[in-house]
Amino acid sequence: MTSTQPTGVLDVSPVIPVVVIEDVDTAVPLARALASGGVRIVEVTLRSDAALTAIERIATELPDVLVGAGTLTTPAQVKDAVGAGARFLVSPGSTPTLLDAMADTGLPYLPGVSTASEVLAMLERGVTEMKFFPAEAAGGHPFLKALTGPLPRARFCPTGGITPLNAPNYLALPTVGCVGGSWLSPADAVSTGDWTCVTQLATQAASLGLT
Ligand SMILES: O=C(O)C(=O)C[C@H](O)[C@H](O)COP(=O)(O)O
Repeated sequence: MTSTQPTGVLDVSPVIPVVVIEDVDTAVPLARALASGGVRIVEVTLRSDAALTAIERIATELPDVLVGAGTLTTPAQVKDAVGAGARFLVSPGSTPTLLDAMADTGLPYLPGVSTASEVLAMLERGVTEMKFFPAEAAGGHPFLKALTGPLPRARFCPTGGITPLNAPNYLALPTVGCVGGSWLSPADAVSTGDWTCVTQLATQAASLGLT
């Protein structure tokens, strides 16, 4: 089946912060701190009980921040994420069932891929923007670079093992729109409410890829 994927999520910021929210009261201050540093996008992983409420609060209180849901592995989670107000969807891998569920929402979505055949399967469906996961473990930027020649139409958000040090290698590739990573929201800073630290990390991230 062929689907048309709403695109553009890769072009909001050089980095999509991937966050795990344990305490729902940290969600809005965290997203606000990221935005203060120039990063107006955040992927809240559905790995905690607080995730859906966190998405709901960010969507309601910070309309200028593009809030998405990550770690989606089932159609039921896709439905819950949309109900909470997620504006984009991210999955670590891609199955036909999950892809259909994400496509049916009409929202932008980034399905996870880590092989040439998975990228081809996405392109066959009309999906051109994907998450390359787990980026470092699956071959890193040399792997993505090797795909550029045969598969130039696919665009990626590499995620998994990305740091401020290796991010520029990915961002230099023509097929990489942005990278994803958890380093902008250190657990210590979030639990102690050190939003200055988060804003500093976001400011640094927002300038990645600029030359
Ligand atoms: O849960 C998901 O769907 C994920 O996206 C897993 C991510 O790769 C990490 O949450 C971010 O990876 P690190 O930046 O290496 O911490």
